[in-house]
Amino acid sequence: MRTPKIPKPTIRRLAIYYRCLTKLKDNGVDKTSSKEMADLLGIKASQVRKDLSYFGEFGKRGVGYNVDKLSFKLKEILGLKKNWNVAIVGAGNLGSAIANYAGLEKNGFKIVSAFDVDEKKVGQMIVPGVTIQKIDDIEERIKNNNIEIAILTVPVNAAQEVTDKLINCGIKGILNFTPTSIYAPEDIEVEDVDFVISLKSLTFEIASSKNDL
Ligand SMILES: NC(=O)c1ccc[n+]([C@@H]2O[C@H](COP(=O)([O-])OP(=O)(O)OC[C@H]3O[C@@H](n4cnc5c(N)ncnc54)[C@H](O)[C@@H]3O)[C@@H](O)[C@H]2O)c1
Repeated sequence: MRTPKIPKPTIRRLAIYYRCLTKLKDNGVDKTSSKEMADLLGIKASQVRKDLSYFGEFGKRGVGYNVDKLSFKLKEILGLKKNWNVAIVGAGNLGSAIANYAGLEKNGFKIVSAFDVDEKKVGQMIVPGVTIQKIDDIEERIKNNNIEIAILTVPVNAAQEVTDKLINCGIKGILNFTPTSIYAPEDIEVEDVDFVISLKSLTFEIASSKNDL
């Protein structure tokens, strides 16, 4: 259940705060402050306080935050108290690379299925224990394996057609890596990831600092 007025950049930063707190915890730190977290992340302490304030009071003025408690709270807010079953749709270069990223399982995201249209790929293992399935079987498999998240890594021209299939399967969220906007009903969450957009943001920063735009 998400409070609608929370801005997307805040939600992204919450995930970054959670990662930062996990690191502090691993280093045996049990108290922190918005200033310490902000310094570690290269942002302003007021930003940390503002982002956290959407969810109530966490720390005490002058005392700071209990790392364990804040981390637990953020875990809850971010929906990470459970593990998520994830499907890769489009088991090509990117889909396979993502499926094999060890950080997914560490963070509670389990790749349980993969789908492709290419008969040569069907039947091969994408990760140990997960065989690539025919895209035609997607509906049955998504429903039977309690898969709530799909990672979309098909060619751009197949993006919407495959999205429509996912909508019919009752998927709850789509992480869209295709370089296009996909359309889904409001009750299905869509997140776009595109490193070329990030590169363009980087080149903007480089160009504007050089040319003083
Ligand atoms: N977001 C990013 O930062 C980023 C980075 C690299 C690539 N991409 C995009 O990711 C997508 C995949 O790139 P790639 O390099 O892995 O391509 P790829 O060709 O290696 O993989 C695409 C896979 O999708 C399969 N496929 C095609 N149509 C399908 C369908 N209807 N249903 C199911 N599977 C289908 C293909 O058989 C293939 O295995 C592309 O859209 C690409 O533009 C995004």
